[in-house]
Amino acid sequence: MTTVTPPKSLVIASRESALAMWQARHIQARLQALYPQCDVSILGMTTTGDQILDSPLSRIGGKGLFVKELENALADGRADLAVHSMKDVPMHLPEGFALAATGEREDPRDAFVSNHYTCLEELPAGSVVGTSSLRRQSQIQARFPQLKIESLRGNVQTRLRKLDEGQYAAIILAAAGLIRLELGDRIKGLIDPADSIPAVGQGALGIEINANRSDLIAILAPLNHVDTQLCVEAERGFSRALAGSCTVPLGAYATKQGNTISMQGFVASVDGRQMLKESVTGDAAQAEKLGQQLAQQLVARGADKILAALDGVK
Ligand SMILES: NCc1[nH]cc(CCC(=O)O)c1CC(=O)O
Repeated sequence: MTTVTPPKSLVIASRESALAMWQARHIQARLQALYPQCDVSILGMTTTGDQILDSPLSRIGGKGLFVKELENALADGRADLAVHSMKDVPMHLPEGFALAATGEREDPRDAFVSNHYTCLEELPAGSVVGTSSLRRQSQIQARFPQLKIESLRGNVQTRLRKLDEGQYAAIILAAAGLIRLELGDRIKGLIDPADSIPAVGQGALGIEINANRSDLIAILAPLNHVDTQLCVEAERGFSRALAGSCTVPLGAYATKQGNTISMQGFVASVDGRQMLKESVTGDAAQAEKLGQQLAQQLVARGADKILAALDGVK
């Protein structure tokens, strides 16, 4: 057994939304249990992504907005680690930062939430569905062109409030966030991942550090969930190969059985009229390559043209 000596204290940088704080407290509790002598605290911060709530994320620059302030805290030593939803972590970390661990995945599926209906199939033509994710929008429109998609931003509680105020017939949220916040009773149905392929990294936690803090790697290693890490690596390999972010309608979902990863991925136009899906199976030790292979299969069918055409419509 190797003995790891933690520092006297560890500071976790986190966004202040209820979900982010749940995730930070979860990691705090795990570290505190592993290292009872170490004082583990949380530094809450508001990010640009939390402040600009009136524009779709695809217009204001995407995921980096949720992590940049936390990275500043890592860079100037106010914090030792930052806890993120992997879904919000950009495909390329800025120079000087590294992912130290990937936390175990919660349910990766999208959830259907409504006060009047139990599933998308039940919604009358013209019903308004709230989501700001182009990934969700394109997949819903491909299956239900008669539904209307309207923008829905804000943290999980804000989105539920907007549903309850009656602006939407239904909204789509990640099941993971609702379950973690003990709001699982709001879920009317979980959408089959084959029908709503989840976002890359959905449901997984990421722990980011300053790349020069190699002292933290062994300390944080017990928080890494290897199966989740490999699946998320495969998904991120896919997204990177397509230069993806949350500003384009794409998704990928990997699962691991033994040493084999199976994954499916898609690229679509925003209206869902063009929808390309592919799947791949292979060696989990080659996770990132598997994601690239899946991307190549889609490019061979014209995914690059769909993505190029998007620049005009966003
Ligand atoms: N984009 C915001 C965001 N980032 C992570 C989650 C949910 C939890 C997760 O995927 O880990 C959410 C909310 C949502 O999509 O409903």
